[in-house]
Amino acid sequence: MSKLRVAVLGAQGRIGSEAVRAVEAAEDLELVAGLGRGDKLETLVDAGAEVVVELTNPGAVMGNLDFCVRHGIHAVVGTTGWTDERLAQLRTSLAASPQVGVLIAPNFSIGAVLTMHFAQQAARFFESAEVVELHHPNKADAPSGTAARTAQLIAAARAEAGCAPQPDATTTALDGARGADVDGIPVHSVRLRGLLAHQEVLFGGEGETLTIRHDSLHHSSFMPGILLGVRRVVSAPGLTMGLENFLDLG
Ligand SMILES: NC(=O)c1ccc[n+]([C@@H]2O[C@H](COP(=O)([O-])OP(=O)(O)OC[C@H]3O[C@@H](n4cnc5c(N)ncnc54)[C@H](O)[C@@H]3O)[C@@H](O)[C@H]2O)c1
Ligand SMILES: O=C(O)C1=N[C@H](C(=O)O)CCC1
Repeated sequence: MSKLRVAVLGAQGRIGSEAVRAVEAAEDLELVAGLGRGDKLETLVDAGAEVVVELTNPGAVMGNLDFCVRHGIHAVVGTTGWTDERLAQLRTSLAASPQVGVLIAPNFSIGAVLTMHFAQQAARFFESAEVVELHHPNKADAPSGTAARTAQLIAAARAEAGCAPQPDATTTALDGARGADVDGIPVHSVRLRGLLAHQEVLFGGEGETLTIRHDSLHHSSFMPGILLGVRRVVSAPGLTMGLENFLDLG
């Protein structure tokens, strides 16, 4: 059986370099290119890449994806910083190349995907919900893509269940003291040396709290999700939002 031809963008980065090793070690995949800042995207075409793993930064991802989609190359995207406008732009370019699949995964680690799933399930049972994400200080964006997605899922689950807006009697606060507001959910970002990627989802109700916590302790935690995404995206045309779509979560 022929191997799936994979390229990594951001190949010298923290997660990209780990992804290069993971693809090289997978028997059914062949690493055909590993590109960094300043490398020509045409290399992807010359190398015959079928799937690109995009792990660069929010400033580069849109141009890279536009190139991939126009050239019929599927993409697995870990880069964060997604907005509704960016998603709309990507959907437009995908509409012109309907055979291409793009997976955007705010988090590739199975534990983080489960955290989001559990948070979505818990949301309607608790009056209060807040998200605290904690990352290494080299991270470019805040809040994390995972925290933003978690808050959106909680808000959507609450809206679907007809839950009342969450209580908050704060009338005076220092800027930022109550965190960023993502769809009505406060999201707090910590940047600390020694950390990698961590998240707590805090729920509060009558006389009880529930905390769901996840810790990525090494970049290896993201690799099974990246490899799963690579293998599945080739048969999933259009935009897939979240790795959970490729997992049987019930
Ligand atoms: N989804 C996930 O599970 C997950 C996990 C970890 C990191 N991330 C995200 O992945 C991205 C990268 O994170 P990181 O910690 O590895 O950052 P990093 O800064 O270590 O690596 C990014 C790399 O991309 C390179 N780069 C920049 N522009 C480029 C371009 N146009 N083409 C090719 N390469 C380019 C940089 O030179 C750098 O080597 C961030 O957005 C981060 O939030 C996602
Ligand atoms: O290290 C990072 O940067 C990470 N980014 C993702 C996010 O923003 O959620 C996933 C976790 C690691």
